[in-house]
Amino acid sequence: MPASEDAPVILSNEPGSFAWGVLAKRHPALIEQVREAFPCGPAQHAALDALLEETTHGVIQPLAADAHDRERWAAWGQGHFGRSWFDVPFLWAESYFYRRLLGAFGYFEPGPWQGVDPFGSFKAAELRSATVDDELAALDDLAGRPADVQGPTLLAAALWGNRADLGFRLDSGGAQLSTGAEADSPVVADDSAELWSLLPPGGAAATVHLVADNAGRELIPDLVLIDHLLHAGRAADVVLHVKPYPYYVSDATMADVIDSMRRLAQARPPGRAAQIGRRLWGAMADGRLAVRAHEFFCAPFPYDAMPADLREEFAGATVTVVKGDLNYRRLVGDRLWDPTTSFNERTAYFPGRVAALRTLKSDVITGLEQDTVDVLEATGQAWRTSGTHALIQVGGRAKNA
Ligand SMILES: O=P(O)(O)OC[C@H]1O[C@](O)(CO)[C@@H](O)[C@@H]1O
Repeated sequence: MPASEDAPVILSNEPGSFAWGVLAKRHPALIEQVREAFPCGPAQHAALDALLEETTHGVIQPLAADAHDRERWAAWGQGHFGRSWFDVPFLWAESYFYRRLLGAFGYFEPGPWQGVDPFGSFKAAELRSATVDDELAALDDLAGRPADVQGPTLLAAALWGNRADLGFRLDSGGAQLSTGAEADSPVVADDSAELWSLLPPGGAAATVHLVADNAGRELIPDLVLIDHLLHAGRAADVVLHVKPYPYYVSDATMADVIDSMRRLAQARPPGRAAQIGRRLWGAMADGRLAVRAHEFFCAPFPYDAMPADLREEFAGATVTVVKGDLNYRRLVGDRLWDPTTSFNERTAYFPGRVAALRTLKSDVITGLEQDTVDVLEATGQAWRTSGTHALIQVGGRAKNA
């Protein structure tokens, strides 16, 4: 695979490929799940039927003439309308699919379904689960441990939370980050020491931006990590970026931030989790924690196309932590890179330091050592896409300045 800008943009038109499977199988299944989760009316069913037919056998249609964002998507989709969904960039097709699914559901139209999250019931079930109770209770054990254990454990929890698998427990594999020395480590790149070095306790007033990914069992450890950074004096301010509308099934919106903060604050029995929830509540009140929902987070483009206002925001950060697989694809570009392609070079356009925390759930990967790639390939496993492996990589502009 080429390492240069010539690396092919990922399309979905190769049967059997990961991207093809998402469009051909995952999206139709998702349409059915939404139908089953809600008492949809005839107009919604008809719109969902039409979307299913269009995405599997038809060509890409523009938004309806009266859609509030028709112009924006007309510009974003130039050259794609009228083509098969499988023949346009995978990143674009997935993003537009979620916009269209919300449209078919009635999310944007004035009426009773306006603002109803089609993925809300999945998110709520996850947040209510007893597993979350157990994981929150595990925070009590962690509270008594030294700071040099707490920080790395909470970072690992935020990392593995991307697999929707909280890792607060000290006895879980997720509590450790490998040094990268073990051949069979599930952590394929670990720049966590560099990340911590950017945020010394009691150091100069650091501002951390965290670009969230999934709600529920990922957002909770993200919020706990944010609390740790503020409480341990590693950050003076944190800006949390979420999606302006439901996206990629479980991506966090402001409503999900509120639900997760309540879940923490109302944890029973009221131990460490509740304390963290109350502290975050306070941090929101005094402005040390702010939430933003820029429209670009639902745009179908890599981050090198970010608008000037977002660029300016990230330029002011000590470090921007970017969570999850989709954000990684957008950060380095959704291309079939050679895995040894330099992560630093791929992120040199970023307006400040950036740290990616991600479990691997798509074909995109950069910044690996050749030895690591050889070991991973020799396993014969789907290490790029199965979510069993993870990475922490630090790059961005200042690194190369
Ligand atoms: O929630 P995450 O970590 O961004 O993962 C989303 C990933 O799921 C998929 O939508 C389908 O697997 C990928 O295309 C995408 O990168």
